[in-house]
Amino acid sequence: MFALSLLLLPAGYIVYLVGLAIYRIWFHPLSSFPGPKAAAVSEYWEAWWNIWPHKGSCLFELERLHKIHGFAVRMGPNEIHVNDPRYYHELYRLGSRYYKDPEMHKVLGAPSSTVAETDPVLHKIRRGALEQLFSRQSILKLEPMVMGKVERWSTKLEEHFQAGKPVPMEFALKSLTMDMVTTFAFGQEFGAVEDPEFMSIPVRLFRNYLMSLHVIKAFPFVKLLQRLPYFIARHISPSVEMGRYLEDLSDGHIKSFVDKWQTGDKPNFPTVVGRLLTPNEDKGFQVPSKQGIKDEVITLVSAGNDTTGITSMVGLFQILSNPQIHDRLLAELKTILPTVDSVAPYQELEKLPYLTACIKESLRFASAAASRTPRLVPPGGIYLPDGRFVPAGTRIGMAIYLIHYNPDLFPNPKVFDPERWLRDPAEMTVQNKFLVPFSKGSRACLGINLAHMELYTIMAYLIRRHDLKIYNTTAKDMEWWDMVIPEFKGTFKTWTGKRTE
Ligand code: HEM
Repeated sequence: MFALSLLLLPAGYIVYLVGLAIYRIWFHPLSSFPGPKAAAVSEYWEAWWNIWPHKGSCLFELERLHKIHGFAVRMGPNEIHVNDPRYYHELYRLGSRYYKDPEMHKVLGAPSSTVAETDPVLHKIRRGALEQLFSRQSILKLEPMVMGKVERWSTKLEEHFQAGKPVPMEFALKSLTMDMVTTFAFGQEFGAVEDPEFMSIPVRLFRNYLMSLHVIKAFPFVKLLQRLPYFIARHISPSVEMGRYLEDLSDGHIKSFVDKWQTGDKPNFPTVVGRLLTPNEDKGFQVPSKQGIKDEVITLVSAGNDTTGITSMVGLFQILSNPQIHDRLLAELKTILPTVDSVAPYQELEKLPYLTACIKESLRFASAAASRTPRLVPPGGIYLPDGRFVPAGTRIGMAIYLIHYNPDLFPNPKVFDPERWLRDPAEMTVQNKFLVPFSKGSRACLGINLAHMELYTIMAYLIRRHDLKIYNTTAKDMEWWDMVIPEFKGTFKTWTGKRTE
C-alpha cells in the first residue's frame, strides 16, 4: 500500500503538469497570442535562451519571433513581449499605471533602493529624495570632479603606450566610469583607474555579477547561497563574491564619509550619501538605515557604471572604424580645444553639433540597457494598438534595442551614422521621439544628466588628446550577448598614443 502511494505521488504530479500545460497552451487568457509552445508552458523557455544551452540570446530570439508572428509574442505563461513603437510611450510614460513586477525585481536584492522599489508610492518618495541631486544644476557642479578623473585616466593611457602595451579599452572605460560614479556616490572613488591593467576587483566583479542575473532570476534559490560561509559561496556564485566584497568596500566608504560629515568635513560637490544623510520631512523622506544607504548606493553604482562605459566603448569603436567620422569629429573638437592640453567648459562641449550627433548615435547604437523592461498590466486590463485585449496582471515589456534597431524609425539601423542626427529638426521628430536609451516616464533613468556629462567629456578628450588605433579587434569581437546589459564576445583594444598637436 505504502509502495503504491509512493508511485501514485509522482504519477499524480505528472498528470498535474500535463493538465497545467494543456491549460496554459489552449485555455489561458493569453492563449490567443502567438509564440513558442514551450514559452506558453514554462518560464524556463527564457532560461533556455539566456542561460543554457544558449547564452544571453532571448532578446535576439524575440527579434526573430516578431518577424514571424507580428508585434505581440507570448514569451512566458503570463508574459507577452511587444515590438510596436505605437505602444512604447503608452507603456513607459509619466503617470503610467503599469508598475514594475516585484517578482522580477527580487533578483536585484537591495529592496530599499530606488531602482528595486516596485511600490509606486514608496518609489515616489525614494526617487523624490534624489531627484534634486540628479538635476542638471546639481550635476553641473560635478564638472571639476569628472574632468579631474579624465586627466588622471589620460596619464594612465599614456603609461600604457610608453610601456608598449595596447589598452584594453572596455575595462579602461569601465574603470573610469566606476571612479566617477563612486566619487559621486561616496565622495571617494574605488581607485579602479589605478589598477595597472584596468582590471580592479570591483570592475571584474560587476561584470561577473551582471552575468549571474539571468541565473538568479530563473533559479532564485541561488540567492540563498549568500547565506553559506563566504569561503564556500564565493566559488559557487559570482554574485555572492561581488555582494560581500562590495558590502565591505561600501561599509568602509560610508563610514569614512559619515565620520567626516559629522565633523563638518563635507565634499565640495554633491554626493549621494550626503543627500541621503539629509532628511526632508516635507516630502516624507527620512534618513535611511545603514543598510538602506548601502542598498541605494550600491544599486546606483551598478546602474551607472557599465551602462556609461559600454556606450562610450561602442561609440569609440565605431568612430575609430570610420576614419571620415573620426576626422570630422577631431576637426570640430579643435575649434574649442585648440591645443592637446586645452580644456573647455562642459556646456561648450554640449553645443558642438557633430560631437552631439556622435553621442546620440552611440546611445542608439549601443543600447546599453538593451533588455526588455517588463511592467504589469494595470487593473481592468488594456487593449493593444490592434485591439487585442490583455488581462490585468500580465507581464508586458518592450526592449529598447528593438526600438533602436527598427528600420522604420532608424533607416539602416546597423550602420553607425551620426549624420542621421544632423538633419532639419522637423525631419527628426520621429527619431528624437524614439531615441530612448534612458527609457521614459516615472521609471526613466535618474542618471541621465550625469551620463551625458561623462559621455561628452570622455569622448571629447579621448579623441582630442590621443592618437588611437584599433588593435587586434574586429566587428565580430563587438558582437554581444544580452546579459541584462551587453557582454561582448571579444576584447576591444587600442594603441593609444599622445597627440602632439
Ligand atoms: C549611458 C548610460 C545609461 C543608460 C543607457 C541608462 C539606462 C537606464 C534605463 C533604460 C533605465 C530604466 C530601467 C527600467 O525601466 O527598468 C535606467 C534606470 C535607472 N538609472 Fe540609468 N542609465 C545610464 C546611466 C546611469 C547613471 C550614470 C546613473 C547614476 C549614477 C543611473 C541611475 C539609474 C537609476 C537610479 C535608475 C532607476 C530609476 C527608477 O527606477 O526610478 N543610470 N537607466
